[in-house]
Amino acid sequence: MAKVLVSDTIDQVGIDILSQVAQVDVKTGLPDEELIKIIPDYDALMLRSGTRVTQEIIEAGTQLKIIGRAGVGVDNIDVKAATRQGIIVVNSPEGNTIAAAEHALAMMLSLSRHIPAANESVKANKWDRKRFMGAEVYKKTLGVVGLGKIGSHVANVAKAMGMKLLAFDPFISQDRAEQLGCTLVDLDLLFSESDYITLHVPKTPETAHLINAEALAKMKPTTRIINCARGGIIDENALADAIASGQIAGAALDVFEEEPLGESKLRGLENVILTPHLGASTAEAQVNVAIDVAEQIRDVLLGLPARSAVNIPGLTPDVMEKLRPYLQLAETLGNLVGQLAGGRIERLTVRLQGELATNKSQPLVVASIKGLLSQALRERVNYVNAAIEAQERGIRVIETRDAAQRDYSGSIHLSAQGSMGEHSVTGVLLGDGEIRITDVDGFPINVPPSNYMLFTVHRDMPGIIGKIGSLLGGFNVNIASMQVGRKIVRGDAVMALSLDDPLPEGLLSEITKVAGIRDAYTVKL
Ligand SMILES: NC(=O)c1ccc[n+]([C@@H]2O[C@H](COP(=O)([O-])OP(=O)(O)OC[C@H]3O[C@@H](n4cnc5c(N)ncnc54)[C@H](O)[C@@H]3O)[C@@H](O)[C@H]2O)c1
Ligand SMILES: O=C(O)[C@H](O)COP(=O)(O)O
Repeated sequence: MAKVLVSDTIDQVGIDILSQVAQVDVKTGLPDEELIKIIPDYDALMLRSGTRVTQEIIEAGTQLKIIGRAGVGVDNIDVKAATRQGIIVVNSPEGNTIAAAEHALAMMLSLSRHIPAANESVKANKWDRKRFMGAEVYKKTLGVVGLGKIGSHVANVAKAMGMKLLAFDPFISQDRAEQLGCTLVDLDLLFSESDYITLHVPKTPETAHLINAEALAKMKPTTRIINCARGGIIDENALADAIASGQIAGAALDVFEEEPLGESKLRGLENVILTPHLGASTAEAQVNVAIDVAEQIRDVLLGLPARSAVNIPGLTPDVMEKLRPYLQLAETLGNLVGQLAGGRIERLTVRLQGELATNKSQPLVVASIKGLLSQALRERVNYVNAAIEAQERGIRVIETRDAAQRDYSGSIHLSAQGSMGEHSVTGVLLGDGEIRITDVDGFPINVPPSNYMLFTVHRDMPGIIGKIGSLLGGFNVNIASMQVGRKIVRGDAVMALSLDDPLPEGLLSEITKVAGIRDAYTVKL
């Protein structure tokens, strides 16, 4: 039975789903050394933001097939290391959207009305009404940085509260922003005009310290900043200085450069609200993310695709369902052309023809690479790491798309250039889903792939086919089917044979000695 390690607290509903297919061990708060020691036993790891999944942990996880993040951010997982090792990383892109947006809105209102400080004061037996004079958000300007799922919900609610909305998001269209009632502006304008600034971007090299001393200097003394996105988007020291000096009015932070928050000047400031990364901590969100991620882990352990894999671009279950037969075709052709080319491959050209010539067919390119590398890497290569493995081996992958339909509605043509020359293959699917190889090195044929195959390039002349048949018969190799493809009579031709048995050692060199045979290749598919 598969084994799943759950290394952060997740809702029981997730454990119940995983238990349908695996032994589930919940071990939270493990130090790195302990995790490295036990991870080799596990097929899957499920976590939240509490576990840092380093390259070392991933490399120790020799059985790992999937890492599931019960939440959005995967910045605590070394996704690159997981990808290289062929481990699928999944998350729950929407499960905690509302929870995080509501936390940001709660922070904005709490800041405006001094709710945490007023609460503390009353509990300390005081009745100080003057000290807690607040500000309304109605008719104030809210600057939303990052108009994705969470930013959009915040914008919607803020609009209903009568706020004016500015937004900065270089990847969002004007139309989408307008739909949300936001005016798209540049960052400088958002900084200088906003009364409230709320951050909803991922932490990337571009967003690291997006709010720094320079940015803070552009803001109004009444500006309040809310960060429920990621620590490190704000330079915390610069923020504390700006609040202490009255350059801006305050801040509410749920996330920090270092978590748990260590020594910080922010703790001593009255106009600062701090929460311990609670954005996703609602009962509803935790049920959502636990179900979302546990189901994906269960599916992957059962050999099914994951719906939100962050490191298999484009291969959603919908796409998978539609492309499934073609994925098999691409993989078979990749495997075939890799074996024909032999040696070190330098370049793979993938041409998607007819109905396959769409952007949605990108996974077919990955499947072709997977097939190409399968002889060298066997089960180590998968949809996750195929592209990165090709890149690291110096294989240049060229994709071309040609919407013109030839004899079939869609076909895949691969050509591999390597240290031993260039070879090409084309394949199609028949109406019943059967794969046909329709071209080898430019010679038209029509053969189904089979476990053991022999291809020859020879002169089209009488007697050759008989000689090959006798040679194979002499070694007790049974021929299941045979086809010859030629461009002109008595020119060069290609022969493709499907064999019931593998070619015995030495027979290939015997075949190449037959007069008229230019080249011969054995292939195992
Ligand atoms: N505090 C919490 O507990 C909590 C909970 C959930 C999510 N989050 C965090 O909230 C953030 C947003 O999550 P989401 O689900 O809305 O993600 P999302 O992917 O839907 O939205 C992110 C948006 O940021 C934009 N963006 C990317 N780079 C940008 C840049 N350089 N400048 C401006 N915009 C940029 C993207 O175009 C996108 O629209 C993430 O960092 C996520 O990890 C935190
Ligand atoms: O990215 C996320 O989903 C949030 O940061 C939530 O983190 P958590 O699962 O540790 O609460």
